[in-house]
Amino acid sequence: MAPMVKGVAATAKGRAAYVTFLAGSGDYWKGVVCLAKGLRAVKSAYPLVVAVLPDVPEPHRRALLDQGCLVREIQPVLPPESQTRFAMPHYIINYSKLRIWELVEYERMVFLDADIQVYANIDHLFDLEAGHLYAVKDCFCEESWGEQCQEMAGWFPEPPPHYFNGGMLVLEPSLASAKALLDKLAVTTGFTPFAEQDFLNMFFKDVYKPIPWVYNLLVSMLWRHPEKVQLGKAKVVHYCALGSKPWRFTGEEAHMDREDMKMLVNRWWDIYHDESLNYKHAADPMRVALTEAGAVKHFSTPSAA
Ligand SMILES: O=c1ccn([C@@H]2O[C@H](COP(=O)(O)OP(=O)(O)O[C@H]3O[C@H](CO)[C@H](O)[C@H](O)[C@H]3O)[C@@H](O)[C@H]2O)c(=O)[nH]1
Ligand SMILES: O[C@H]1[C@H](O)[C@@H](O)[C@H](O)[C@@H](O)[C@H]1O
Repeated sequence: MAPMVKGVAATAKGRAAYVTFLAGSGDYWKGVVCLAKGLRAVKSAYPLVVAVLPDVPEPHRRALLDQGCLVREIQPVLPPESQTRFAMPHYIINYSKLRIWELVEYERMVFLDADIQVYANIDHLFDLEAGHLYAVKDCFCEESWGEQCQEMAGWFPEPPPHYFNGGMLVLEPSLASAKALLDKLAVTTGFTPFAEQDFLNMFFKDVYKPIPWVYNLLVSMLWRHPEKVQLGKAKVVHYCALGSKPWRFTGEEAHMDREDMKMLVNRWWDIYHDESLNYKHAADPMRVALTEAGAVKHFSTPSAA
C-alpha cells in the first residue's frame, strides 16, 4: 500500500493538483520553475501540472520536468476577431487558460499564474466546498491601468462589485464547463482589457466566491491599499505589477524602489537558487505515492535524475 502521507486521502477522494500556464519561448518558464520549488518549500502534497502551449520550446519543458512538474500540452484558444485590444498585447494568449477546465483527470485544481509564489502551504484550498469558483477580489486603482482601461471598457474606473483577479483560481475541471466556456467566448463581444480575466468574471459571476486577499496578494496592493494588507500574512504573492516580475526586475519602474518590493524579489530568488528544493534532491514522498497509485500515469514523467 502507498505510504499514508498528507493529501493522499484527499486525492483519493477527488484527484487534485496545482496547475499553471506557460506560453511562448520567453522567460516565464523561470517563474514556473520557481513556483514548483516554492510549492516544495511549503511541503505541498499535490503535484504541479503545467499547461503548455505548443510554442514552448523543448529545453524549457525539460527544465519543468526536471523540477517534477507534470507537463500537459494544450491547444491555443483565441478570442473572437472583434476582441483584439487589451491592456497588454500579450494578454491575448491568456484565453488558452480556458483549456484548464478540460483537465478532467482532476476534480479540483488550484490555478496559479507563473508570476506567483506561495510562501505558506495552501493545500486546504482543495477542501473548499464544491460548486463554486473561488478567487481573490481585484482592484483597479493603479493609475496607469485606470486611464488606459477607461477608454477601452465601459466599467472603468468603476469596477464591477465582485471582480476577481484571474491569476489564482480554485476550480473544478469539467468537459461541460469547458464546452460552455468556449461556446460563450465565441459569441462574446465588446472590449475586454483584461482578456480572459474579464471573460471569466462574466462567465462565473453567479458561482464566484471571494476568498481572502492572503491567497493572492497583488503586489500593487502594497501601495494601492496598504491599510488592507499585511505582507507578513500573505500566503501567496502575485508579482503582477509592471516591472515586478523577479526574473526581469531592474528596480527602475514605478514603485519598484520600495524596500518591500526588493525584499519580495530577493525572497523569490532565494527559492529559485535553493538547490535543496530541486526535485532531484528532494525526498518527494507524495510524488512517489501518487506514482504508485497510478495517479500520474497519463503524464510524461520527470527525468530519473
Ligand atoms: O509570454 C508569456 C506571457 C504570459 N504567460 C502566462 O500568462 C500569465 C499571465 O500573464 P502576466 O503574468 O504577464 O500578466 P498579469 O500578471 O498582468 O496578468 C493578469 O491579467 C491577465 C489578463 O489576461 C491574466 O488574467 C492574469 O492571470 C492576471 O494575473 C503568466 O503569469 C504566465 O503564466 C506566459 O506563459 N508567457
Ligand atoms: O490582472 C490585472 C493585472 O494583474 C494588473 O497588474 C493589476 O493592476 C490589475 O488590478 C489586475 O486586474
